Amino acid sequence: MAASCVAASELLNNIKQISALRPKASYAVRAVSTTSPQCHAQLPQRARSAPQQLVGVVGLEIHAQINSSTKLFSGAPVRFSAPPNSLVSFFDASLPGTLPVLNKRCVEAAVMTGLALNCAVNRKSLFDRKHYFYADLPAGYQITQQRLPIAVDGVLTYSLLGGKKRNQVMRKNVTIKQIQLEQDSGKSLHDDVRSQTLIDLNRAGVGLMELVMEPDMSCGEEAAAAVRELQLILQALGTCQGNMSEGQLRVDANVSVHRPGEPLGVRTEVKNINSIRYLARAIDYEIQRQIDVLQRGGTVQNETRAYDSKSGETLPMRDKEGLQDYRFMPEPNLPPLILYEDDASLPTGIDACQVVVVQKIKEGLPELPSVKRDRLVQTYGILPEHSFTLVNEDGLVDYFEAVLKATKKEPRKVIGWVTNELLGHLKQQDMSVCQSPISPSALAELLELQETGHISSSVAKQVFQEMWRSPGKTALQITQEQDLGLVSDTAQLHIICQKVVDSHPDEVHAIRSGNKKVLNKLMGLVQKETKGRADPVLVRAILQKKTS
Ligand SMILES: Nc1ncnc2c1ncn2[C@@H]1O[C@H](COP(=O)(O)OP(=O)(O)OP(=O)(O)O)[C@@H](O)[C@H]1O
Ligand SMILES: [Mg+2]
Ligand SMILES: [Mg+2]
Repeated sequence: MAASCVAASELLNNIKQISALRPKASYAVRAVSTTSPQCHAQLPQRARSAPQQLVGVVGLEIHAQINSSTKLFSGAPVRFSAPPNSLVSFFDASLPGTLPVLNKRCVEAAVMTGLALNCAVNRKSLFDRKHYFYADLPAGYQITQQRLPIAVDGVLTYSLLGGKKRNQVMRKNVTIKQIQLEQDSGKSLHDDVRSQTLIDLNRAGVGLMELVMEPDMSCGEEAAAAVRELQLILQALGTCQGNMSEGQLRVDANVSVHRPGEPLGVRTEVKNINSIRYLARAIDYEIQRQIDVLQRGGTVQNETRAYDSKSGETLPMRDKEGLQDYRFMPEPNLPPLILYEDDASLPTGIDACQVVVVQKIKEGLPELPSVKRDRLVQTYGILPEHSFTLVNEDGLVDYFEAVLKATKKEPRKVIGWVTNELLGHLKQQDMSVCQSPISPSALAELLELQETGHISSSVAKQVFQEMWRSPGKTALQITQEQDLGLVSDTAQLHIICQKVVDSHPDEVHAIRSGNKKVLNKLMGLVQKETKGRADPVLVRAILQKKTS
């Protein structure tokens, strides 16, 4: 391998101090609200065809850092948050005489991703140099695939929850124009106090897959759902860890507005988006901003804008490439990248370990999120929207299946506890599933108490709240300490039911005149008296007798 690692101290001594060249990213996190233009796809048919309505058009460019132990063209390690300039080979620092050596793992990851996104994987692709001058790109060019990328013409199918109650799963497609392999740049670190910029080359040369999507989306919500699906696919494949806040997945949103049926409008490109929530907000803000500009009689400029998560606005960064000439040219130090269909198509004398065979990668593709959702629906009889929630929330499928293993309760009865009770509590406190104070086995114990008739369903919810507040206490302990067990003493229930019947003559009259639903109100009153502990089957039977 042509490139080797330079000692960290050596490079640290040589860190260039330069004046700030790039605008700084603003990563402060604060909830902001933005105007939220309606999704074109969700507009009623009449509004959609109304000629005067301006609608948003969104196309994403996504840079996914390839999950590989070494860089794309050098043997330097890839690691997040290592000391600055400790993971830099001579090649990454562009020392004269160094040559790129293509990392097979990165090629395999791009092929795998292309196959999972239904792309045509090119048996031959080419590398090119794209020139631009930034301090964090020491060669003065990036090696990318401009003329012939590794994969083209794919499709990403994603789903949105729509309808009045947001419980209808709506499937949508976005076309993947291409996936290209390219190098990441280094990082400029801005030191405000000393008013200088330092360069960290640890990221320089890390393998990226740039996924370019066609402008098939129309609002922030659609883009957010598509990126979430892509993130789940990449994580299932293991080709990218997909953490947006750590920059492993970086999304640039191209946004324009137009009237349906007319040519697309001028686009702006929004950068600095480091979470899916901010992506949706940035896009909706930008669509609304462009609509306002046009409605005031102005024109939209073709420019790059940065999203400021503090204010929830997009702000101009610099003019777009109209002014920039990348001077693309073929990379002379890398031959065409050739892939082989299967072992039979390997030319004689070629070692199968040295090349990438597409068929082998196809055979090794893991279960993708959409297949997982279908499997969950079929195996457990749950609704599609529930499978959607389970798969989209990190760790929730495992949690759900762990609860099922420890209880005899039917999956269809467990699912509500997991997607409403548990997830509701987690969301309220901005916690992830792995941070839940209630473990799957603790929840299973609670559900068993309910299933075996020891506690009523309303008491089970009270116990759940108490378990959330006092981690470590079991459902049984709480039930015993607070005397929440089911009251099945018929004599005692008779007395309570009689009291309720005597004090509600109008309701009793209504039931006797045929309005049987009113019985539920009386049942509710009995439960109120017993703090939800009365055995509902017994109470119903007693009340029916008393009101017949
Ligand atoms: N009118 C438009 N409105 C919204 N998005 C658009 C529009 N036209 C093109 N796009 C999107 O812009 C992106 C163009 O990406 P591409 O990589 O081809 O070019 P680029 O942005 O000029 O290059 P660079 O990689 O240097 O940013 C695509 O995601 C495409 O879907
Ligand atoms: Mg691009
Ligand atoms: Mg772009």
